[in-house]
This record gives sequence, C-alpha cells and structure tokens, in this order.
Amino acid sequence: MTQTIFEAKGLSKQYGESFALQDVYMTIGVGDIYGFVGENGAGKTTLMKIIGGLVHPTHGEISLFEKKDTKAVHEARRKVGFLIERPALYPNLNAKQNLTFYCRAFGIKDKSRIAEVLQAVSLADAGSKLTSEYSLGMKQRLGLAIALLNDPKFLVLDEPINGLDPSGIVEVRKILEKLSKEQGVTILISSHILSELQLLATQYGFIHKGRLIKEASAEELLHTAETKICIRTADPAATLQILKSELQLETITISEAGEIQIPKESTNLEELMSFFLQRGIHIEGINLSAPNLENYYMDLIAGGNE
Ligand SMILES: Nc1ncnc2c1ncn2[C@@H]1O[C@H](COP(=O)(O)OP(=O)(O)OP(=O)(O)O)[C@@H](O)[C@H]1O
Repeated sequence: MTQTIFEAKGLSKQYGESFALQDVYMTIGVGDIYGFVGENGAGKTTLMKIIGGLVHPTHGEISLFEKKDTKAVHEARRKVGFLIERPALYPNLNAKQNLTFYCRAFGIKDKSRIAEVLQAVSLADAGSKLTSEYSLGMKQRLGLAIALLNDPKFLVLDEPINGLDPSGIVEVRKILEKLSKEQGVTILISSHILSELQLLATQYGFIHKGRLIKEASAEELLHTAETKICIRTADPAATLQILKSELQLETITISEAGEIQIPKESTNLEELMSFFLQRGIHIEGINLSAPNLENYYMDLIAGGNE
C-alpha cells in the first residue's frame, strides 16, 4: 500500500546564480494536510510547480505516489489536483461552462463531475452565474472545483485563502476538512495566514531562502513552541529596545500583529510590570499566548538567521 504521496530528495532549482530551491528533502504521507510555510520568495510555488511538472528541477529527484521515473510521475499527476496562483477563468462564461472547458482540457468525459464539484465547493446554486460576477471567494472556490474535477487523491494548493474575507476563509477550510476526513484526500497547502493554517494542518514544512529547514507534526510543534508574554504598546520598536538594553532580554521579538513577545521562561511577569510602571511606559495590553504556529515559525526563522 502507498505510504508516501510525495517525496523530494536533494531537490534544487537554480535560476542563473540564485537558488529558488536548494537541496530540499521533503516527505508528504498519505492523508496528511501538509502546511507549507515560508516568507515571500522562499520557494513554495517553485516546489509546487515542480510537482505539477511546470518547472523542471536542476538537481535531485521527486517521487509521486511512490513513482520515480519520469513517465510514471507524469502518469501519477493525473491523480493530483492543482490550484497554483489564481485560477484562470473565462469571465464571459458561467461556472458550469468554465468547468466544461476544463473537463475537455483534462480529457474528462464524465460531465456529471461538474455538478459534483460545484456541490463540493458550495457553488451548486451559482453554476449558471457569469464568473465575472463572482466574488474573489467564489472564484477561489471555483478554482478549487477545477482542481477537484479529476477526483484527485492529492491536492496542491498555493495560497488558496489569500485575499479572502473571513467568511470566505472559513468556507475554504470547511471544504478542505471535508475532503480530508470523508475522502482521505492528501493536501499540500501554502499560506501566510498562520493562525488559519494551524486550524487545518497535521504536518508542517518550513522553507527559508530555498531550504527546507524543518518538518514537524502538529503535535510536535505545539509541544515545542513556547508560551509567550505578549505586550501591546504605542511604540513597540522603542519599548523593545528599552527591554533589550535594560533587562538584557535577548529572545524578544515583535509579532506580525505588532505585539512585543517575550518567552515566558525568560522573565517574570510581576517584575516586568513593575519595570513598566517605574519607567512610565504605558502598556495598552498584556496577555499570555498559547504555543502556536506563528511563535514557532518566528523562533525558527530567528534561529536560522543567527
Ligand atoms: N521564472 C523565474 N525566473 C527567475 N527567478 C524565479 C523564477 N520563478 C521564481 N523565481 C525566484 O525563485 C524564488 C522563489 O520563488 P517562489 O515563487 O517559489 O517563492 P514563494 O515561496 O512561492 O513566494 P510567495 O510567497 O511570494 O509566493 C524567488 O526569489 C523568485 O524570485
């Protein structure tokens, strides 16, 4: 029985002098929801395009459904659904007509799939609507429907929730959870919205400057990530400098949300509060954050940059 859906061994992609991917080893197991995390330009899309056969690696090898040779990998791609970057939709056609176009392009003869995939992405009632009239969330869901046309066992999704509003994000999450739970679809998904990714992923791969610096399970991540003291001030950068220089707090960062974060173990909350009082630094809010993906990632990157 197949255990591994995708594997990369020593995978590199070079553009001129620079590496989009460098010596990447990565394993995606059957049933995983693999959260692919990295900053802009880290190499996520390049790896996904290699899976799709859109980009050819400079070095290394991949296996797909445990198939390694070029022809077998090409065949195995029939069992993969892709949503890479924005879906290409014809605005003057409705959703069903767009799906009919993709059925032809993919060589899918069974047109009953169109109603099924529209149902799967909760667009059954909007199948006759022109896609030019679709919201961004609907377009992304239709992109997902296209990726589902071939009844894939493996879905490769490049930032599928990027730019969606909160209800659109929840909608996509529910669709993916259902595909995973009910059909056992394996999913590779990249996203910059780490709080959302954390609600879905069972495994993670962290990529930094083209190198896969860490793979971890969701349990391992929550076990390893630290509890942080999170502080909101009017001027986080200035407060950070004061804390660094006067309390010698080294492992102190500012989160994406602009909060100062200090590992709970490295200081004492009461001492910290009295320090702020003595110095007359106004604190807008202070709380403890549970271990989470963002903390883990920020610590990992900080370590990698040293
Ligand atoms: N066709 C290309 N020619 C030259 N350089 C490229 C090409 N495609 C990608 N790159 C470079 O490879 C690196 C990795 O890009 P990639 O798109 O894979 O990153 P990413 O992690 O998907 O980023 P983002 O989160 O912004 O989508 C970047 O430095 C990018 O500029």
